Amino acid sequence: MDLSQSNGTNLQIPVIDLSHATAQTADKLIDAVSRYGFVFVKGEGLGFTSQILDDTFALSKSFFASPIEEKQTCAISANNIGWSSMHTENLDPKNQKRGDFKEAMNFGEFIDGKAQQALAPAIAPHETDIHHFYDLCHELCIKLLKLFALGLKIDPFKGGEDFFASRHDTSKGPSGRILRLLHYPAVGKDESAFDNVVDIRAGAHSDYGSLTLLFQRAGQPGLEVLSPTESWSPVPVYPPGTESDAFPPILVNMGDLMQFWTAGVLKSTVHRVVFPPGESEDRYSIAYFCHPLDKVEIETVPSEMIKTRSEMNKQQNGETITAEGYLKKRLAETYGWGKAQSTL
Ligand SMILES: O=C(O)CCC(=O)C(=O)O
Ligand SMILES: [Fe+2]
Repeated sequence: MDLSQSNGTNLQIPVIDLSHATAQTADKLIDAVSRYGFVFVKGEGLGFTSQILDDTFALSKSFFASPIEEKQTCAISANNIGWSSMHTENLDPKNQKRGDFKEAMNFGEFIDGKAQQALAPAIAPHETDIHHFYDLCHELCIKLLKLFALGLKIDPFKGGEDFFASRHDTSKGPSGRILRLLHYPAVGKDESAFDNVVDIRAGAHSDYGSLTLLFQRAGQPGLEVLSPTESWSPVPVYPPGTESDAFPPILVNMGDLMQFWTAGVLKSTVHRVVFPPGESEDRYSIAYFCHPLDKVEIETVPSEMIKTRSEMNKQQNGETITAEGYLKKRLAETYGWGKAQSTL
C-alpha cells in the first residue's frame, strides 16, 4: 500500500458534548479514544469563545508575518520552546529528507504570568492573552483527564477520578506542556514543486505527551489520521452535525505517554498534515500538548480495564519511568536533544 496517498475515507471521529458531562459521557469518550485515539469535543462552559479563538489566530498570523529578524529574537532553544523556522522540524525523518515546510512558535509554561522565553514584538503586548489561552487549554485537559479516569473506572481508593488530573496539577511542579502556534504557508501555483504528489507539511508522527488539543480554522483542512487499515483519512474541520456551530469543535488526541500509561487501552494514533495542491490560503492551527508533571512516575493505572495489559509498562529493568524521563527520551530520539541529561 502506498502510504503517501490519501484515500479519502472518512473515519467518523465522534463529537462529544461536554456541557453536562456524566458517567455516560465518560464512557463515550473512552470508547472514542480507545478506538480512534481522536475525539472532537465541544460544549458550554469550556471558556473558549469565537472571539478568543479569532484573537489568538490573529495574533498567530501577525507573529508569523513579522520580519524574520523579529522572529529570530525568540528562536527555538534546546528545551523545545521558541520559534522554529521552515524546514527546522522533521517529524518523519525515516521517510522525509527535508524538514517540514511549516513554522511554529512553542510557548513553555508561564511562571507568575510570564512566558519563559523571549517574545517577539508582535506577541509581547499580548502575553496575558496567550497566558489566558494556555490556562483554558489546561483546564479543558483536566476536565478530560477526570472523565478518562471516570470512564476507566479507576479505583476510588487509589485516586479515582483524580488519578490523572492530580498528576497534571501544575500548582505542584513543572511539566513539559507546550502551547504551539503553527503556520503552513500556501505555495503559489507556479512555484509548486508538489504537482501530483501529496504535499506533506507535518510528517507522519504521533504526539509524545498525555493528550493534545488541536484548534483548526474554517476552510483550512489538512489533518489526516492513519486508520487501522493503514490508509490516510482526512479529518474535517467541521465534522457532521457541527456545521452551524460558531467555531469548530476542538480535536483531542492521545499522546504516546497516555498510550504507554494505559498499556495501549487509550490509543496514540499516527497523523500528519497535507496541503491540497493549488491551495492558495495559508493554514494556521494551534496545538496544546499536555504532559504530566515532570516528577510523576508513570506507574500502573489502578483500573481493571487496564490491569490485564499493564505489565507492558515496566521498563526492562523493572523500574518505573517519570514523565520527564519519558519526554527526554522521545525528544532525544527525534532531535538528538538532551541525550546527556536523559534519565534513560
Ligand atoms: O497542524 C495540525 O493540524 C497538526 C499539528 C500536529 O499534529 C503537531 O504539531 O503535532
Ligand atoms: Fe501531532
